[in-house]
Amino acid sequence: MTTGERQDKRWWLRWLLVAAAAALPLAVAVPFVYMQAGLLARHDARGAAEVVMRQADAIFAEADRLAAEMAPQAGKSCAEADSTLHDAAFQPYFRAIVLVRHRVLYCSSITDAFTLPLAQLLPDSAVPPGRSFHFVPGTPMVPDRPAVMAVRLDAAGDGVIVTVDGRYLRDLLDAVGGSGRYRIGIESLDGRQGLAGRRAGVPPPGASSVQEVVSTIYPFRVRSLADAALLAEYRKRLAGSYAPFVVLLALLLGYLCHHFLKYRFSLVAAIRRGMRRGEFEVHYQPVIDLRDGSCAGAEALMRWFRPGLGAVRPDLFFAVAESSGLAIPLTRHLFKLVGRDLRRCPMGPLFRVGLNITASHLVELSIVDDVARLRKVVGSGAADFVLEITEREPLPPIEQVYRNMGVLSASGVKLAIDDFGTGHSSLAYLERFPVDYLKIDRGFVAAIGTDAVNASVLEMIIGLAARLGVELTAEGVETHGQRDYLAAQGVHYAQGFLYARPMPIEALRAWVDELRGGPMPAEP
Ligand SMILES: Nc1nc2c(ncn2[C@@H]2O[C@H](COP(=O)(O)O[C@H]3[C@@H](O)[C@H](n4cnc5c(=O)[nH]c(N)nc54)O[C@@H]3COP(=O)(O)O)[C@@H](O)[C@H]2O)c(=O)[nH]1
Repeated sequence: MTTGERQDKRWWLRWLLVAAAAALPLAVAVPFVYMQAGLLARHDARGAAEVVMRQADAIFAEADRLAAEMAPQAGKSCAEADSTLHDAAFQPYFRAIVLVRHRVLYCSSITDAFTLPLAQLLPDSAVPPGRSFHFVPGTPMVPDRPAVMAVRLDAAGDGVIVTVDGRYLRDLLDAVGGSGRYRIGIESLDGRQGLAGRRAGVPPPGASSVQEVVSTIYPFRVRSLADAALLAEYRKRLAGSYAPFVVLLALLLGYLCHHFLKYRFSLVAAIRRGMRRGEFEVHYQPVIDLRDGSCAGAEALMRWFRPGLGAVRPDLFFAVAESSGLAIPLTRHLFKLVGRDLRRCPMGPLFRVGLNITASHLVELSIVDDVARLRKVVGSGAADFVLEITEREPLPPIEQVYRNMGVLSASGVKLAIDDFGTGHSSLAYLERFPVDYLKIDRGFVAAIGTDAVNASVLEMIIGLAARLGVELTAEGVETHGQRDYLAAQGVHYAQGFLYARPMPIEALRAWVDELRGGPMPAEP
């Protein structure tokens, strides 16, 4: 860590930002892993439900087929139907085939003749004439083993019941449920009867993670729910496969952030050092009175020459200064340098020197003292001052700002809005704050002679200033055509490369003297 950085009280902020950047991939990865694990688990649970449904459909179809095949036996005596029933029941899945007469069970492939009202097995209301399918917890012969029944009854209550052993389905549910990976079950469409694996019941409906598959042929549905253990397994697996990328990304982001901040923080430290070591200078760009071609003043523009690195662009170092709380110290440094320049090279009491200040400075009571100190340093006859407020930062309409503006105006300092028209609050500024000048941004000046929208905005700004009685300075005037247009429109002042580039104070002094004694420079 350099001395400058150590001096920077906000080093902890830098490390906090580095940590935040490094933590970012983790912050994104964790919810992503959770989401993806949920999706995979749901997808698997649905797949499991579909497998069960296909198998159940096949068993139901087989039972239905057998019931249709045995239906002609209904009404026959048990002795007559006995051998057919026995033969038919010797097929996979089936437990028994029972004949029904007038809604009474009277002959079974297992027990031969017996009597049991159908209502004792299934409620009457659940067994309409025609085909129906039922899940039962047990049958009279095997009361503790669930079964599925395919029933065929005619209107008189004669028919056949084919009983499928519930174990097949239960085994299937257990096998697909994969040692507790899913809670899976099958139930009738009315939800009254159902069959689940041995470990848990049919998952309840409603929850978004519960997958439901409805048979398109038979009146049942399968519901499945991925177990928490399966979710945890997926999370672990995904986390394991993403971990190397997340760690790499975290390192990369942390490194990049560290580098960027190091550059920024070292730039902040370098600005401070530069002020101490006298690396800053001020150059002045003349402002011309378009009415008579005289030099009405100049804009003071900071220049930073870093030893070994050369000139640093002011928009770059001012952006860093503004975002790191250095704008006011840097502006004070500007005032100091301008004071020193004007003491060395007084420009005259009517010569207006424009000083760029930030909104954050105008909010501070100290601006009044800072300007007063500058004026005291240069003395009354060296120059006059215009404070140029940019729209880069919003200027809050608070009491302190009005008070500062009032005190500064009363002391003879002029106020200008810089780069007028580029911010989003230009008109609001005009309404709220008493200013003497508007500086038209060079983007609008460049549009002169074109049919770009900016050309119309320029006309509007000129009209507005005329109505409000505010003087205008056009920035970035580069051609005679722009100058002539602006002069014809009644714009009062202009600055730009047409007249001169920013220059040191001695060069300005010489430039002004030459202008006063001779003609305007020709177009470059
Ligand atoms: N708060 C402060 N801001 C400052 C200070 N010094 C400079 N700045 C801001 O930095 C930005 C870039 O400034 P700079 O590189 O100095 O450029 C100025 C002129 O050189 C340039 N200019 C002038 N005439 C022309 C022209 O005809 N064509 C053209 N392409 N460029 C021209 O414009 C810049 C002046 O702009 P403005 O301030 O809007 O009048 C700039 O935003 C400065 O404000 C400082 O001390 N304090």
